[in-house]
Amino acid sequence: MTVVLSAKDIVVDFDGYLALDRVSIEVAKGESFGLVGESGSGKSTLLRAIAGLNHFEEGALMVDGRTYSRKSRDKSFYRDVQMVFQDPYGSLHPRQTVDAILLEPLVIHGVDNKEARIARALDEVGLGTGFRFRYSHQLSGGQRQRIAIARALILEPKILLLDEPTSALDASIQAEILNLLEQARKDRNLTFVMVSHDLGVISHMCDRLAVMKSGKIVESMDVHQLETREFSADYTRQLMVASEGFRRD
Ligand SMILES: Nc1ncnc2c1ncn2[C@@H]1O[C@H](COP(=O)(O)OP(=O)(O)OP(=O)(O)O)[C@@H](O)[C@H]1O
Repeated sequence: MTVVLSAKDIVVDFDGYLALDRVSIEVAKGESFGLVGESGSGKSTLLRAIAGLNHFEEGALMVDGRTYSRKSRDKSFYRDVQMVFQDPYGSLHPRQTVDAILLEPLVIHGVDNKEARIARALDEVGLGTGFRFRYSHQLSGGQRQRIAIARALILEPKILLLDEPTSALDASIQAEILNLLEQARKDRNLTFVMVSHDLGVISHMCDRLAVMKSGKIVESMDVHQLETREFSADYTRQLMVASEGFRRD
């Protein structure tokens, strides 16, 4: 497999609290990798450490052949790695138009063909250019999350870090957003790292997953093993029972 993202022995310490204790993952190009675990187990901290939103004390991060340490990131990193957050209300400025939201990353990275890129991004997320001059406070939660995804895709990244991207949305909208993400991954050969507390979502979206507990990975498996319940840790079994979205046969 061609590894596009490797996080090795990552340690994150918040003032003496060990939030990540030597966590390692390797993700192949084009793969969708899931992170599951109880609340507080460190899933978001791992995504944020990869994204450069958290420092990490120890460990090595490799993205598409480049090595990054602690919080050092170059401009190409911020183009190649994009994050979509859980809360589409908090992640978009309410007084900005959709146009301004999508223009900002293009200006920061000095990208040309701005008009065409904005139009393409809006089409890709199923909204169209009619939404271009609306304010984000005029949009529904699902529409906002589509804009957040368009903003992430507009720089043509290689990796999307998805932190519970649908858990703040109505069940009917969740499936639409997941399908949209899946289509974008196929069309662009994107790589996903996705956090979800819903094992049904992970099973639908991911190829492999890691199970986290207390800042450590306790089990890694492919999605087939999840579906056939071939896991070794009792903790994974408990998570499965607790996950409302997981279909039992
Ligand atoms: N900035 C911070 N300062 C101090 N502690 C933090 C900080 N961010 C996270 N933590 C702590 O680190 C631990 C891991 O948090 P994290 O948000 O990664 O968990 P999670 O698995 O994503 O949980 P959830 O599913 O509830 O989002 C928690 O105990 C949390 O309180």
